Amino acid sequence: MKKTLIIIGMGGHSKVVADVARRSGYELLGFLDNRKPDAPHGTYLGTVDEFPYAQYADTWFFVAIGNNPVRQKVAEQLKAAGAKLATLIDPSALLGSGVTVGEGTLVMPGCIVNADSTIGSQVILNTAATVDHDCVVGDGSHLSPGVHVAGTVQIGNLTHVGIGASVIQSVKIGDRVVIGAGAAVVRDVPDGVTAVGVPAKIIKTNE
Ligand SMILES: CC(=O)SCCNC(=O)CCNC(=O)[C@H](O)C(C)(C)COP(=O)(O)OP(=O)(O)OC[C@H]1O[C@@H](n2cnc3c(N)ncnc32)[C@H](O)[C@@H]1OP(=O)(O)O
Repeated sequence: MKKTLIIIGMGGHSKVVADVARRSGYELLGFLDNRKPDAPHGTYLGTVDEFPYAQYADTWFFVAIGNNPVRQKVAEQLKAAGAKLATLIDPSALLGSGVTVGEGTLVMPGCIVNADSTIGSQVILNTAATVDHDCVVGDGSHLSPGVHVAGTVQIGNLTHVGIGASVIQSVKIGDRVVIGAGAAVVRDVPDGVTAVGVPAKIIKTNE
C-alpha cells in the first residue's frame, strides 16, 4: 500500500514539494492552508488550525512553506497535534556516506550532499544545491537553487542562502542570516545579518 501525504501550504513552493512527494512514492491526499486559495492547484482539505489530525494517524504531513520561521513554527504546531512529519528526498538527489537529513526536510532534484554532512530538520535544499563534505546546515535553514557550499562549512539555524551563492571551505555562517543572491561568502558571518556581494559584505542587521 502507498504511503499517504498531506502538504501544508498552497503557495508555489507546495507545487514543487508535491512533485517530489509523487516521485518519492507518496499518494498525495491534498493540501491544508489557513487561507482558502482562490485557485487551488490540488485538493484543498481545510485549515491547518482545524484539521482533525488524530483521524489521520497513518498519514504523513509535510510543511511546504518557504518562510523559514513560519515553516518551523507550523512544524512545531503539527508535532504538538500528533502529526507525523515526512522527510522528502527527490530520487535524483545524491547523498554521500554518513550524511544525515532531519525530519521535515526537503531535498530537491539535482542536489548533492557529500560525505558526513549533517542537514537539520525543516531545511530546504532547493533545486541543484550542493553541500560538500563535513558540513552542518542548521534547522529551518534554506539553501536556494544553485547554492554551492564547500567542505567543512557550518550554517546556523533559520538562515537563508540566496540563489546561486557560493560559500568557501570552513566558513561559519550564523543563525537567522540572509546571504544575497550570487554572493561569495569567504569569511565567517555572525548571527542576524544580511550579507551580499562578491566577496560578501554585511549590509544590515536583520530584525
Ligand atoms: C525557488 C525560489 O524562488 S527560492 C528563492 C530564491 N530567492 C533568493 O535567493 C532571494 C535572495 N535575496 C536577495 O538577494 C535580496 O536582494 C536580499 C535579501 C539580499 C536583499 O533584499 P532587501 O533586504 O530587500 O534589500 P534591498 O533590495 O533594499 O537592497 C539593499 C542594497 O543591497 C543591494 N543588493 C541587494 N541584493 C543584492 C545581491 N544579491 N547582491 C548584491 N547587492 C545586492 C541592493 O542593490 C541595494 O543596494 P543600494 O542600497 O546601493 O541600492
